[in-house]
Amino acid sequence: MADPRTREDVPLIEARGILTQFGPNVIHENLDFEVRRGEIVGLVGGSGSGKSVLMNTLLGLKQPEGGTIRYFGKSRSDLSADEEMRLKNEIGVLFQGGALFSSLTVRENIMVPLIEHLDMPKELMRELADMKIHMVGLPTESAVLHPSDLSGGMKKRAGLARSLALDPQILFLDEPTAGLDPIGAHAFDTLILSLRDALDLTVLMITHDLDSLYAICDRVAVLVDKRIGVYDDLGVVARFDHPWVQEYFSGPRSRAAMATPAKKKRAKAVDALVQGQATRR
Ligand SMILES: Nc1ncnc2c1ncn2[C@@H]1O[C@H](COP(=O)(O)OP(=O)(O)OP(=O)(O)O)[C@@H](O)[C@H]1O
Repeated sequence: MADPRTREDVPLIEARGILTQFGPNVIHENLDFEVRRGEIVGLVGGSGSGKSVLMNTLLGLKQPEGGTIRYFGKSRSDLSADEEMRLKNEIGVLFQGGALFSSLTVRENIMVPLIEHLDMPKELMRELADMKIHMVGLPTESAVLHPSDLSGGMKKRAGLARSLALDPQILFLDEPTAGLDPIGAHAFDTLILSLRDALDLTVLMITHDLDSLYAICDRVAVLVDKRIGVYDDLGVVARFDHPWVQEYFSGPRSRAAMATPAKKKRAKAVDALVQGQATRR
């Protein structure tokens, strides 16, 4: 039967009743999850809760033992080989550490997916790669550098540039700010936000970084007890009655993350308003 939902109603990624396991070790059971077009979703959960396995399952790198995964409203298992290939090109992935080839320059790294999937002159590929380098805020000169010549933040940006090489609609990020200092992490968050807006991306991000959750995520999904326990905006998620959620969102690091510059600015504006009213009285 045809799906009666409109294009806007259909989640871009939709997983229903997912079961994954390694031998007798069940990782996800009856897990439902979806990501809507254009949103930035943060996926959090304790260590070993199954975030990476879920991402790999959505990516098709691990076959689930049960359930269905739909992209753009169509079940992945119904895709033809051509459609599967086109879908793969619509998904960019930034793995932890960037996963760059150490023997290639930044430009050559970005050209790898272009060479693999597109039939076009090398010169044009070089130009496309350089455009991506510019897009992620790397200096032009970094095109000819090797990963070992880059700082941690630059490596992440180079990895991001490569994941965007084929102009995907969906971006998967695995702990993108891990290992960056707070300034570098904030700059990377800002970059993700502006790329989402400029390129109309849909982003799923595994993260432990509370600052990222507060700064850029539209919704946050929490993986607990083998499924998505709560999935909503942060205000709702942080109040969810589960021991892991409470520990995660009520600790000192969470309180610090909540005191974002935007919130501090708002508090200052309120202070100024109150003081202004007081002096006028
Ligand atoms: N290839 C594999 N073979 C067997 N077990 C695996 C495999 N990959 C993952 N697991 C198990 O699946 C569970 C979930 O692992 P996963 O890496 O998804 O956790 P995570 O939530 O991403 O953790 P972390 O935050 O520490 O990275 C763990 O118990 C892990 O040991």
